[in-house]
Amino acid sequence: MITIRNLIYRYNKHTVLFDGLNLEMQAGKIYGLLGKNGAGKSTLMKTVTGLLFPFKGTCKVNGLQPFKREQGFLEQLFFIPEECYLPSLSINRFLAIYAPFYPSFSHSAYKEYLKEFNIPIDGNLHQLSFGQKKKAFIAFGLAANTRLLVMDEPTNGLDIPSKVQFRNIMSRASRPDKVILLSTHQVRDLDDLISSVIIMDDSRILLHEEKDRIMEQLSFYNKQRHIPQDDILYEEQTPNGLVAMCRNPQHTETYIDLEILFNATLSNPVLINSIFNQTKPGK
Ligand SMILES: Nc1ncnc2c1ncn2[C@@H]1O[C@H](COP(=O)(O)OP(=O)(O)OP(=O)(O)O)[C@@H](O)[C@H]1O
Repeated sequence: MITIRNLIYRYNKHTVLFDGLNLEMQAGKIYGLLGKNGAGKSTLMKTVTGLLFPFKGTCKVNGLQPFKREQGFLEQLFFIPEECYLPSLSINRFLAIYAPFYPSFSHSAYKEYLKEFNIPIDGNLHQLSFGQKKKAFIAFGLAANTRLLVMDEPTNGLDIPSKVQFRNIMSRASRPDKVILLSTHQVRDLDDLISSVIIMDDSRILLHEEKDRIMEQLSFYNKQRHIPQDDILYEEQTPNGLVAMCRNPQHTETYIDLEILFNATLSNPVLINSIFNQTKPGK
């Protein structure tokens, strides 16, 4: 549904940011985009949402080129940036003005999400705190029912109960014809939600794998247990002790530690990719 081919993007003549980026995302999935500061996540999200123009190469969403900003594209896109600046309107007025732009907008779902986030429907947007504004906008974005939903750091600014509410709401947001792309530094906030992991560094995609395949090929253990040295791909001292990421020849199901996977991939992307390439279907 999203196809990026040989994408070249540069902010200025001297710095090429994406130098032939390729990426595919399919409907029905929730993609978690992980990367350090400056890795290129926001630039990728802005390209996919049509806020930046590719210098060369193509980016297509459902066959349309985002930068053309055609109606058929815009009415199926909702982008929630990290910081939401909302107009000084009542929630009802905001709804009356902006909901008609989205043909599949669900007023009942919007009310339900607001209720779940404890935001009064008869309130004013300018009277809400930063976190409440963000929740009101997330509720609107989900109720818009677009085929592409992009969220930049959605849990930033949310308190602990709101993060739980967010996860509950998001777990019902997936649809077979919808792509959800989330970027985050707070991997533990979103790790249960995402179905596919994209790790970026230095404007390149280092790893792009389904969580099911990660679970099949890798296992994560606290190193109190005995693990054959040859199976260990990466290990790291954490506050809870030494954690090891290992080959998983027996396909034992363990909890995926996304932080460890992220650090392991950044430290040796070739090795981590080789694990998946050796076992690609058809090999
Ligand atoms: N408007 C701009 N002009 C020039 N360079 C830019 C501009 N915006 C971003 N960059 C550069 O592009 C690179 C990627 O930035 P980007 O904002 O995409 O990273 P990010 O992964 O979203 O980072 P963060 O996690 O800090 O939000 C960085 O090196 C950044 O300095």
